[in-house]
Amino acid sequence: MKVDLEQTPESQAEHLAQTRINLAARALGGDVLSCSDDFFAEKDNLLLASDPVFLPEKFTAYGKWMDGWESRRRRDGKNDWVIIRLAVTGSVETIEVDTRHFKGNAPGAVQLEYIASDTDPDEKTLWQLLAERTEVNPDTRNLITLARPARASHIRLTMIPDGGIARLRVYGSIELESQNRLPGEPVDTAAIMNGGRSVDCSDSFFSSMQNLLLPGRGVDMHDGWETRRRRQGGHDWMVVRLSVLTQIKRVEVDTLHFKGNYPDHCTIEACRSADEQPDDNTQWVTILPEQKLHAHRNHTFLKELENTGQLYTHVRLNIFPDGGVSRFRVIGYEAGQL
Ligand SMILES: NC(=O)NC(NC(N)=O)C(=O)[O-]
Repeated sequence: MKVDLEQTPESQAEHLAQTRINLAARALGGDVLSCSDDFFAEKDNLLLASDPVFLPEKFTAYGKWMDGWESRRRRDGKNDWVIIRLAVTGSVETIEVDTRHFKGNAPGAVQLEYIASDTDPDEKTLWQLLAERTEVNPDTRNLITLARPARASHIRLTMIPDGGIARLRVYGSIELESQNRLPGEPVDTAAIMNGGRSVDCSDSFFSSMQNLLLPGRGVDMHDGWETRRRRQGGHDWMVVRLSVLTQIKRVEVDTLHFKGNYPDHCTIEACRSADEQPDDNTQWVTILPEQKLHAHRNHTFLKELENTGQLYTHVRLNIFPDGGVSRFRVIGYEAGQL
């Protein structure tokens, strides 16, 4: 997935959504804690995974139904705000303030603040500035890139002065927290919650490669990675950057919900690379030779693994020829932990 240098705000936002981790994602455990006012449209909509829609005919008892968070028109000179608890304390890099479909009712500007705390904020909490007053456009996926990443657990978004925002996405990175593990306990270093991240794939026509690394099992077929039907030969693949240098002991390939479209078989390779995304010169080593896959089930590969004595930074899942996989787990030991 190459970055298009002529990117529009829309394609830039889409690229972030495909390649970065949204620390506020509800699928990871992000939540909306409170807000000053959500008279027209509920605060919880801010974290919906779906793209916002506009239904011209749909009205509620309060006014126009809107797919987002929307407050009343303020007449008191104050501002509206909402507080988000991130799924995990992480390093925040870019915030997307998506005002799609809010045309005559978007805020003029927003301000963002943060804290890094194990407990939820209260009235006495001292918030720190993340991004000072920034103008936002109506009906746009506004991207606010921070000058410096900030470690945050909670975000306060202020609309100046009022209005509606469809979605909020907080892009950043997660680090593996070793203190949460017992000594000698293996860990899934591909899991998003442990700092793993999908960095590249051949195709993600139906659903995102990041879904493969989400917690728990997939809720439906969309909650996985699915490619289009291949007509020109070849095969599909995706690359995960593990959170730490890992000695791999077990891998899992879960085809849950993929019944008429699971891949016929798979192989897995691994490499060691200092780059975020390994290039064409990377030496990949096969760690799992060809294995038959089956519909709608989790496959655990333990004894079938090869070259497991080495330490790896990246893993490539090859699926033949195409299809869908719900989850992918890479369980092993962090270098120096054995
Ligand atoms: N047509 C509207 O959207 N009006 C109002 N908003 C809603 N949701 O009804 C407003 O005042 O912003």
